[in-house]
Amino acid sequence: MLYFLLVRVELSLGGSMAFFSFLDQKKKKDALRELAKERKKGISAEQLDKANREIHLRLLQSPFFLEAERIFSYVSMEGEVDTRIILETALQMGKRVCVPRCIPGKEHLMEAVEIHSMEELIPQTYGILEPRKELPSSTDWCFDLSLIPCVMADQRGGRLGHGAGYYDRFLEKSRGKKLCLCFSWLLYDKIPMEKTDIPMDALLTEEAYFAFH
Ligand SMILES: Nc1nc2c(c(=O)[nH]1)N(C=O)[C@@H](CNc1ccc(C(=O)N[C@@H](CCC(=O)O)C(=O)O)cc1)CN2
Ligand SMILES: Nc1ncnc2c1ncn2[C@@H]1O[C@H](COP(=O)(O)OP(=O)(O)OP(=O)(O)O)[C@@H](O)[C@H]1O
Repeated sequence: MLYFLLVRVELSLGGSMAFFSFLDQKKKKDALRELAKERKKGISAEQLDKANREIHLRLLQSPFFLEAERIFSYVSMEGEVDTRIILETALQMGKRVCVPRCIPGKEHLMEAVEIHSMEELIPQTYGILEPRKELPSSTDWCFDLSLIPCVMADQRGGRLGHGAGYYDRFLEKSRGKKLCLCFSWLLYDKIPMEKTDIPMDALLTEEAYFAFH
């Protein structure tokens, strides 16, 4: 309840981090996840659809997508930038495409699995599509382009996920350009970053592209 109230005050202050300075990192992150939920409530299906289409257009025309031979991408769940068309286009273009598969257990680890068709994906935890168990995991974790989901992101490479650390652990070992896909209404001034948080190389929204390195 307290954090819900803080989020409301934070909203009315226009997203500055100053109000949160006395809270510890985890609580700040949890409050931002609540803020993201609040912001999503104000978005219509039409706005979501339009923003998704604009992000797809920007990404699919970009040199870093066109030139990438090996792509890693999340398979989107509700509320995230939709990656289905991106994955289908990459497969049609003959690119090598890997998507994540969670390894069962408390370690919160993911592996990259190469797919050749969307039919190779089946719903797993939270309804997220993942490669079937029979498909081998990739031994090569070097990607020309990795598309990373977020709950919120900032314009300095900061990224907030669901708090399980799956992506931070994965990105510690993978290589290549890390591009976060984010709707502009989920941007925040400064996401609190911990030692284990891996910064993004670039950010794409329906309004702009930001490169950080
Ligand atoms: N598309 C996608 N795949 C992904 C992730 C992701 O963020 N996006 N993950 C990145 O970690 C991992 C899955 N982990 C997840 C952890 C929590 C929630 C989630 O929606 N949590 C809800 C609470 C759900 C509940 O209580 O039932 C929430 O945060 O509101 C989703 C994915 C691996 N695959
Ligand atoms: N490489 C790592 N090794 C050990 N612990 C880690 C690592 N990365 C993250 N963690 C831990 O995992 C927990 C969740 O981290 P955090 O809140 O930053 O996740 P997130 O970035 O929101 O989620 P995700 O990475 O799944 O999108 C934290 O307790 C963090 O310390």
